[in-house]
Amino acid sequence: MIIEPQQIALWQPVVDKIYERFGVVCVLSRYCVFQSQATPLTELPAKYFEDPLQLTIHSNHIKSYCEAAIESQPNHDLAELDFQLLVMPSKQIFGGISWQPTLVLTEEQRVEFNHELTSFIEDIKGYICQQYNEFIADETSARVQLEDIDPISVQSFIDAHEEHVWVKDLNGVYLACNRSVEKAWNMSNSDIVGKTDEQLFDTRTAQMFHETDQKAILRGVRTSVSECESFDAFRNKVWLETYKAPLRDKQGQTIGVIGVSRNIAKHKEAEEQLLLAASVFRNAVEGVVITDHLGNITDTNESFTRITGYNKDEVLGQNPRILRSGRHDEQFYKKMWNTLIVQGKWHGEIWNRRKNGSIFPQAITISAVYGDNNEIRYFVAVFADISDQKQTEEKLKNLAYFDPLTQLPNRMQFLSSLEQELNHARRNQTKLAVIFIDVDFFKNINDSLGHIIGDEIIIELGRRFTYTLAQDDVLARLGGDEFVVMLPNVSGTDYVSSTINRLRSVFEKPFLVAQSEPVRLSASMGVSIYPNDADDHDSLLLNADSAMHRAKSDGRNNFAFYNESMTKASVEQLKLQNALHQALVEFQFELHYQPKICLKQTGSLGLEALIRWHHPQLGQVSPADFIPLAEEIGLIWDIGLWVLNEACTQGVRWLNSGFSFDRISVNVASLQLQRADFVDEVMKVLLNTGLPAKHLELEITESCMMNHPEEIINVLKTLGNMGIAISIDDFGTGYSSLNYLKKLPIDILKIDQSFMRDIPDDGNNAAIAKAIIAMGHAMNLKVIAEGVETKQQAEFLIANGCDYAQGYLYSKPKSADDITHDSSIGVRGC
Ligand SMILES: Nc1nc2c(ncn2[C@@H]2O[C@@H]3COP(=O)(O)O[C@H]4[C@@H](O)[C@H](n5cnc6c(=O)[nH]c(N)nc65)O[C@@H]4COP(=O)(O)O[C@H]3[C@H]2O)c(=O)[nH]1
Repeated sequence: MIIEPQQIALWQPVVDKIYERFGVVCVLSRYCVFQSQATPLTELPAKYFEDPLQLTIHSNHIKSYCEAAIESQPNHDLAELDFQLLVMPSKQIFGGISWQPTLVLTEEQRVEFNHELTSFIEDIKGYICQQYNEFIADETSARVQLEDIDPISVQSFIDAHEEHVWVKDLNGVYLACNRSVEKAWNMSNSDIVGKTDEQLFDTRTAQMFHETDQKAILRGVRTSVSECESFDAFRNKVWLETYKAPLRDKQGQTIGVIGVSRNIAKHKEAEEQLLLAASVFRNAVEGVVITDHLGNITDTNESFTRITGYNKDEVLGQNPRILRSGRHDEQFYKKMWNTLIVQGKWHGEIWNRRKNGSIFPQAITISAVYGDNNEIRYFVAVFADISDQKQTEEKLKNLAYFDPLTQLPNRMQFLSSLEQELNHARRNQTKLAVIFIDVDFFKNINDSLGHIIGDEIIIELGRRFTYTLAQDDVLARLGGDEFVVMLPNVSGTDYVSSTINRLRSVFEKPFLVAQSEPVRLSASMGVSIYPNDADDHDSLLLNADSAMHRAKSDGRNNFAFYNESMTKASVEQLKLQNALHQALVEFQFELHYQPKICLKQTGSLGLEALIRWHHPQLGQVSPADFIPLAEEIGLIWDIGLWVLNEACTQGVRWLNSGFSFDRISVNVASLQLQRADFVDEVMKVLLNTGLPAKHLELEITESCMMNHPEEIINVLKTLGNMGIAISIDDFGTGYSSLNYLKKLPIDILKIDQSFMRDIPDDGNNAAIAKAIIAMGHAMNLKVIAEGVETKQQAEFLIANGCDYAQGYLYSKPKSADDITHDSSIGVRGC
């Protein structure tokens, strides 16, 4: 049975009845699928459009079934298939039982629907035939009855309708119209009836009306002729939809045309909403997937394709399960579905797999869409690809827990790992070691070679440490040149020592850096052990740090195991630090002076100013203890200035009192020299005190040259040009670069007192001292030896041509008063 388009209007009541009885939607598939999808669908009553999405989806299904059928059976009679395909049952008819139409290829190679549907269709077929017959019979009897109806009753019948209703004969003369028409056209019934459109309207309108009358008459069926926006009597905007149908006499001859216009504003509004929704769906940046209540995909948007890589056609009818990444277990999905069914909504993050196999995270909201009977009809999932967001989160996490330079764990991450391992150690009563590593003099690398090279070395160091450690050991960078290692589950100190040896061995090979000589480094390491030295992570780290400082003060390139006295030492250090700040304010410092003796003639060359600190409680504190601390805490600049000022003031005092001396030497710390205003400050002091520059000598240590040597050379040159003498203190103990030495405007080399020890018995020291004297002279410098305590040492120095000496043999450092009154100190230049 094939329904022709002309018969659609005729069939309308039949379709309606089928809908009422079976709750099915009859779609004239032959036309909607193979000819024009739109035409037959718009012919259906409005109720079929209540859920147009469903209708569309169904029509898609039909299309794919038909295509499948055609493909599998090219010679199959499509007309036969036609009917089967145009029946789309709604769920209710199966009492909510889920029903999935499937095509079955029978033994006779026929394409059929599954049994359930086939019998259902047979059922409908029978019913439709019966309805059709009844309809034809009803229609015939209705026509007969209509003839008997009083025309006045027909008028009141049409007047009862809000729609505009009018009737014209074949000549276009109005036979009747209802009140709505009168109102809308603002004319009375008598003005209209008996007139033609030409008499009532302008020519263009009349012509248009006439044309549409003809269209309906020619087609012989009810025909939609226009949809237009207009205004009602109250100037409200309305949408009018006009249908025209031929008017037939008893013999079935067309004798005129009936017109009906109705306000479809609501329908338009819905259509508008629908268009809007469709546009949102199409253009959403988020991927959208719609599934039926069974979870079969019925639609997707373009973003879905962009994000997942799947085209719509590839996924239609599939379950979204195809996107699963395997990252979530069944429990996860179970929970998700439970929430979805119970609450109607689920929101969360899911890792899914794209078509190309890559896995990506998505933030997704799935909502259930309910039908009139509160049953779930669809699921709509809206999701966004949050790969970028996840990456940023990961980066932030990385920044929070990992050192960006070496990619090693940072302090935070280390402490958390340490905490975990400590818990483990507590439970299992095992031991754990923390090794604190600090690279010796690393600041000098940064200062002299720059931070980029410094960073390269740190990265390389991290790499080297990593290679030496076992898999379970944890290496972290705490910052700067500080690293820390945790050794979980250590059996004893032997294991720790062997690890330390391995860690130290990484320094055996020099670090090769661009555009510079290979750099040799060493490190100081400190160890603390759980449970012996501390039982919480902070204390373990602190104690390993204290041990490292001990290793450092023991001469660097060393390691030390923590002991309790170290904690005491750090406490002392802290006390000292606080006291040092007070010392300057409370004038607790004093200068002592030690004469420098001329070995070639009798007399003194000058005096070295040495700071003394007498603290009211701590007593006398050695400069060897507090000067390095002052350097560390940044007080050295203020202290240094105080010393310079004091020494120059005393020098002027002596000169004014007739106490002559060649030069007063003042120790200058490396950090002082690095200050840009150092030269200015020295000039200021000389100006303020009035000491002639030729009476001042500045003692700098070799290590000063390690940082920015070129700049230091310039500073020293300026000072030298002012007439100030420069001497190199502790010569031979540090960074001896002859290359720089020869460029320096220095006057004197000072042999470090460590080389004076046991001279002349100590062959090595004697050889070094001799070499320094010879080298100094070769460079046209004077040489002074410090720490001379014995006559033998003095004789050795004289025998080897040393110029000056300083030491207890001649005089201990003394107060200015004592120096002034010590007649043994015959001060004169030599
Ligand atoms: N065993 C022995 N020692 C001798 C002998 N002759 C002198 N000394 C000591 O050796 C140190 C020489 O000073 P330094 O090498 O510049 O070493 C100095 C210097 O580096 C630093 N220092 C002292 N005063 C100042 C200062 O005003 N500024 C700066 N920046 N550093 C200072 O503190 C260090 C220690 O100073 P002091 O304790 O005064 O120690 C002085 C001095 O008292 C001797 O025959 N035998």
